[in-house]
Amino acid sequence: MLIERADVIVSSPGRNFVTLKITTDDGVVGYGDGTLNGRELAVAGYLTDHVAPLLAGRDAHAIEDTWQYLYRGGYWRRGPVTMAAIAAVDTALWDIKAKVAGLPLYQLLGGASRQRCMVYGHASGKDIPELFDSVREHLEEGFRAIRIQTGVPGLDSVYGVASSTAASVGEDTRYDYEPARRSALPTEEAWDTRAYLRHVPSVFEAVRGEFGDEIALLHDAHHRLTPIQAAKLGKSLEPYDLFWLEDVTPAENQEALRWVRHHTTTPLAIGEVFNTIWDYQHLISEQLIDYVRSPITHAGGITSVRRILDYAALYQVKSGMHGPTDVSPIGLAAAVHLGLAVHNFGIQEYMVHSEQTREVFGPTHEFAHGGLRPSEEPGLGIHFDEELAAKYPYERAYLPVNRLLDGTVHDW
Ligand SMILES: O=C(O)[C@@H](O)[C@@H](O)[C@H](O)[C@H](O)CO
Repeated sequence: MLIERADVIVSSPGRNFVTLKITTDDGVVGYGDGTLNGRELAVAGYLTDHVAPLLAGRDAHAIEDTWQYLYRGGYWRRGPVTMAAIAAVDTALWDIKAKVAGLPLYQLLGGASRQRCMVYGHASGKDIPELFDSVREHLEEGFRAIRIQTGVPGLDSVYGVASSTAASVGEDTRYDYEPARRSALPTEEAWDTRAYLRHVPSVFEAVRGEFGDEIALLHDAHHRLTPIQAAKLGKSLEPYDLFWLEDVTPAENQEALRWVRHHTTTPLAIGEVFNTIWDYQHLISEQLIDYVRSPITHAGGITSVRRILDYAALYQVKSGMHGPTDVSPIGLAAAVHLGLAVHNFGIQEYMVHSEQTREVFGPTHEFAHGGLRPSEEPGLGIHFDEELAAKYPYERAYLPVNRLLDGTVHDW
């Protein structure tokens, strides 16, 4: 079975997505996600101009060989654009292989290791009453693990707080945060680390006081702290028993996590901006983290994320794949199949996509009892509606830029 063609579809049903459609010579179609928030057209161009011409005529079943061909064969390695493009190809080929086998993808990855993949949703609020409301809403929907993000007194707009942005995508995602704004230039936000560090522990104290100890709580510091600030935050949150504290320091300096680790027993998660196993090599072998965050969409696809997770399993490090709405329902479906199969699954991030997005992608995975489970249909379980997708052309959008109160550009 040979690959006949590969087509790139950029569409914006609620937000921008990059989808790769691979068609084989006997008419089997597979889909992959290559969405890179705010830099979508770079991946689309990489795929259209440099990858699609290489795929025609290749054996559609030779997934590992195609992965190595695109990774090693390109000479210029790694990086989010390259690895998102490889991910799109890899995911589409797995979709095809599973469809040909007549099996849901997770069966090809070893079969189910659990009944469903526990997910966490995003609760947020500019203040405590609004946050409680959001947590309650998530509990009513059946979430058992919830990420907590709040406004900080004195700051107008804070990462992760839905009400602080005009970019949210619909009533059904009232508390879900979509940071990319459709605009010609990025918006700018102001940040004050000391105000944040003073405020966050009191928020977790309030949430535990109101909702008790059972619910799993998570928090994302979004790469904004120095090692010593991160260590302080981890220590101050210990009484509230977090499931994880995410992205405490900028991801480039991995040594920073050694300092954080030595000061706190709060579990650490990192990696949504990593894209290869090499980014995790020392963090995992030296047991400096507890969860790996790479999504299939940004880290080279199912083939390479599986490799990262198998390596992580040697050190009791678990999966915690990135799953905001900028990972398309294809990327999410792939994550749920892989998460169901691997032994060291930890948790899956789950932001509910907008109605428009769901109509275009037609995902079939099911949310119940606080977790996601793929459908039993062959492949990924995606019904992509190309005609509908064509009605939503790309719209320029950027993630925000962050500045300290004195105007210095800071990590966002
Ligand atoms: O944990 C997360 O989901 C995030 O950090 C994302 O919301 C991230 O900000 C976006 O994916 C950026 O596109």
